[in-house]
Amino acid sequence: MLKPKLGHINFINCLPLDYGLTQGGFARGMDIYPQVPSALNEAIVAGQLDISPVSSIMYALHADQFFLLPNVSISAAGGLQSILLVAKRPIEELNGAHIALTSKSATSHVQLKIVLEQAYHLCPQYAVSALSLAEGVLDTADAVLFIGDDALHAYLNRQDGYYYYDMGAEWRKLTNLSMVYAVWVVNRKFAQENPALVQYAYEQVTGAFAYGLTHVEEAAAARERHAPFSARQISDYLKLLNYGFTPQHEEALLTYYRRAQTLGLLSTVPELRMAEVML
Ligand SMILES: C=C(O[C@@H]1C=C(C(=O)O)C=C[C@H]1O)C(=O)O
Repeated sequence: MLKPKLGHINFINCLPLDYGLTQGGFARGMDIYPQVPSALNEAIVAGQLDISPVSSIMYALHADQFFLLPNVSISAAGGLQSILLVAKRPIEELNGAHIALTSKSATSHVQLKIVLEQAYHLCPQYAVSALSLAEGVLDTADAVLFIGDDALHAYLNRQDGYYYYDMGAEWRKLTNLSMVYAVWVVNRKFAQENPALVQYAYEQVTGAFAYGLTHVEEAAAARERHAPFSARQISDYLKLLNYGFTPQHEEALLTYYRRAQTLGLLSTVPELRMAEVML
């Protein structure tokens, strides 16, 4: 039987889903491909995956190729610790600065550009970089944007002499809205040819989330053994995220797209077209 090829973000932000897939048994009947977001973005655009979480900006850039999976996202109402700008000087002094952007992301690159231009009226120079703090990214850049576990690690181990800016908190200050970082997309061709498999994958993903979110403490305790974070740090972090996709999330996402368009980072604001599944 054909199995849906499902992308999976291998960051702690997806621990509830991960726990549901692995411990709750919801991975059954699917082939799962764990990767960093930018790799998933590329893989589903290339048709190598059928369904995947992607950077939310990717849906807007390729809306004619995808449907959105209803009811799931990775979002935060404000500060979240894992979308983090680390700077050698205060943010107000970053005009013309060299800013390194993590190569694992896409959404946060645009979010940062919006915040720096619209809240701080700055015009820095950006370059994508795969380097970490330990590898000396700040030897050549004035600031660096991290996401996911790298950001969480930098946030939980803040060092004197650097300035730290939680971009979720900055976004909230600017827009008074939540931010939708990732959405789940379905390749349109796959959806048209395999509606029953889309329905199945939707039920497995939402079932896995529901299972994981009722077992967060166990999931955090299990992950503690393989991560440079304590169970408490993990569960405190996960409380800052939410995984729904309500009309409020849709409005926040469209606002993000409109602001990206204003900056010339997006040519059109797409309609949010959902995959047809029974909820
Ligand atoms: C909250 C996060 O959400 C994410 C941010 C993404 C991006 O910036 O492109 C993509 C997927 C998610 O992992 C995070 O990674 O910290």
